[in-house]
Amino acid sequence: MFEMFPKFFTNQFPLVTYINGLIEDSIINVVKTGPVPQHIALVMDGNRRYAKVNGIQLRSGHDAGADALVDVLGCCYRVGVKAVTIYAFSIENFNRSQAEINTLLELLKQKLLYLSDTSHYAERYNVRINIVGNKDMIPDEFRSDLDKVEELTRYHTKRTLNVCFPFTSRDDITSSIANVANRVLSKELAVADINLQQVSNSVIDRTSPPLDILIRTSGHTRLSDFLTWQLSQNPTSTVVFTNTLWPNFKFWQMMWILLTWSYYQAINAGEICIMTTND
Ligand SMILES: CC(C)=CCC/C(C)=C/CC/C(C)=C/COP(=O)(O)OP(=O)(O)O
Repeated sequence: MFEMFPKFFTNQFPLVTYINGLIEDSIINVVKTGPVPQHIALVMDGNRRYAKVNGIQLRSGHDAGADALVDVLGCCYRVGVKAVTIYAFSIENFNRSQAEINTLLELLKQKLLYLSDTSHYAERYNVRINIVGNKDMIPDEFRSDLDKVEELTRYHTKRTLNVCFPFTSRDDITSSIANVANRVLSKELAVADINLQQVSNSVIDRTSPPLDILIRTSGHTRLSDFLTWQLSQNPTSTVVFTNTLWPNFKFWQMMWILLTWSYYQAINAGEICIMTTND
């Protein structure tokens, strides 16, 4: 569903690519006429199942997932989303086999270097890439490349990509509390002054707009310890669970969610809302 022209046609015939581009531009212009979310979070689930269903290597499933991410980021930034936060690597992912961890980390590094390259996303969309999470857990051999990604994009101010790696919300909230405790120890803050705002100021992506939509693909209807603080902070956040496996999640799936969200804003503002979509 939702594939206007199969990849075969868009790869083979330039005219089909051109028409596809025109249709996409028109849909984007339609979406822009309604309210547009300012901040979207993605739990990109289903890469391994995609590999299994399509009879390909696990690594190719993750590759397809990374390609889908590049497409989806383009959609978000084109409609005017200011910040995208992705669950790139959960602390729990360190429990996978060493071979899979290496595959994931290498892919993450390569894709982030690609995105931060000035000739690609960084310049086109003016995106600043922030690596957020428990940086102490990042293996040494990846640190310099990830620092480079942040350095290359630090002067971009229009849009943000927060890459949560390695991350869980409980870990994020725990470090935030430790941060507040250290400020109390150094007498910068009195115990009586500790409040929600002080903790909020230390959790990740505090500079991004409030979280509007969290999307989880592949049919699992749980949050898996992702952005629980941020979801509670915005009473109108929408959580979307879709059955589509992440590598199949592309332009049309994203546009459908954005249009539905626009409609929900009109009828349902004022409470956290859960939406589900099928393939
Ligand atoms: C640039 C950049 C940040 C690239 C990201 C690449 C990417 C898509 C990472 C997500 C990895 C991941 C653990 C996906 C979950 O699917 P799964 O492996 O748990 O699959 P399953 O749900 O079918 O088991």
